[in-house]
Amino acid sequence: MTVKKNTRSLESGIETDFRDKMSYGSYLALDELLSAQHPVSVPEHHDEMLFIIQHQTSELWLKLVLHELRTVRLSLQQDDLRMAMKCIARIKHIQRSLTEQWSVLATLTPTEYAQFRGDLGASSGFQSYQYRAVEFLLGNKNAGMIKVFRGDPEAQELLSSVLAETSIYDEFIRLLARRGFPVPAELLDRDVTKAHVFSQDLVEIYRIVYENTEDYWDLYEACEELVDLEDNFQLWRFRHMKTVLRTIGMKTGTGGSSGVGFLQRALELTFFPELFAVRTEIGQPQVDPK
Ligand code: HEM
Ligand SMILES: N[C@@H](CC(=O)c1ccccc1NC=O)C(=O)O
Repeated sequence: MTVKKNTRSLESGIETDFRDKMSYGSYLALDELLSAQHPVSVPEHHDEMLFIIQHQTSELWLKLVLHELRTVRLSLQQDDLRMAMKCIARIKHIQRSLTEQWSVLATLTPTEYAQFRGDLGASSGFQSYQYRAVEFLLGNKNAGMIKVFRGDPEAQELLSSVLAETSIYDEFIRLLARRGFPVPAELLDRDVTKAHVFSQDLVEIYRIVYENTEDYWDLYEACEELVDLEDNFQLWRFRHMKTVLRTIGMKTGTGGSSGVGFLQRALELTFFPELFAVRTEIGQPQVDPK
């Protein structure tokens, strides 16, 4: 019967009256969410909706990444590596989704974008406070980045507090110290408002972990998860830079930067440098620093 009509009938139990009950739309605040797309081009350019939704979905996912990263940090503080790894696994899936999403925006041709780019004024992803908060939480602190939020006290407050708090890398390093590894004091009581800088002592600690995996399996696994996080973050940056190149070429950015060159330099930033450096040393004889 159903096949013939190609129609599915409503079952008698299906809820239809939501006057006194929570519904899908009310729970998810869909009225608000779906009325938050405001193209500025006049007449409205067909592709501006794509541009807005691509950014809004990215910001929603970044909100979840921040939420998960905060729990990663707390779990590390509590020596709960299993919970930290569970959250990192979720973050990694979100990162893949965010990176894959560039292919949707890549359908925007340079001709189409040029038709409404002028309407975007000085606005730019450079002003994404959630993106900056993620960078800070991962350990790439840069107080100067807060300057662009001069006119947005709430964003400034969020970023100033994340800047003053420990990053997930600070917490991982502290956990290593609690596990008995010889973490130098200057790493444990460093100024957490500054970016983490490379430490050869940490490389030596990772070398012990990576060369004795049976003894340190949970730490070994955690190290590899952090490497995945950084790797995924860099893949997003790379796709952004390549999408920008194909869309605006070598034009300067609306946010005032040189454009592609500026984004390329972001690829040189690193969150967990020692976890990459240790790879050069694994299986090599130890060099006496004296
Ligand atoms: C056609 C699409 C896009 C173009 C042409 C573009 C272009 C640019 C450029 C030129 C910059 C450098 C800052 C400036 O001077 O404006 C920038 C930064 C940035 N954009 Fe985009 N972008 C695009 C899409 C996106 C999307 C979808 C996101 C997702 C949220 C995004 C997030 C960012 C972020 C976070 C930065 C700061 C990066 C950093 O500090 O290294 N962009 N973008
Ligand atoms: N910076 C971009 C403009 C841009 O992409 C953008 C503009 C407003 C809101 C978000 C944006 N996305 C990323 O930078 C450009 O120079 O064309």
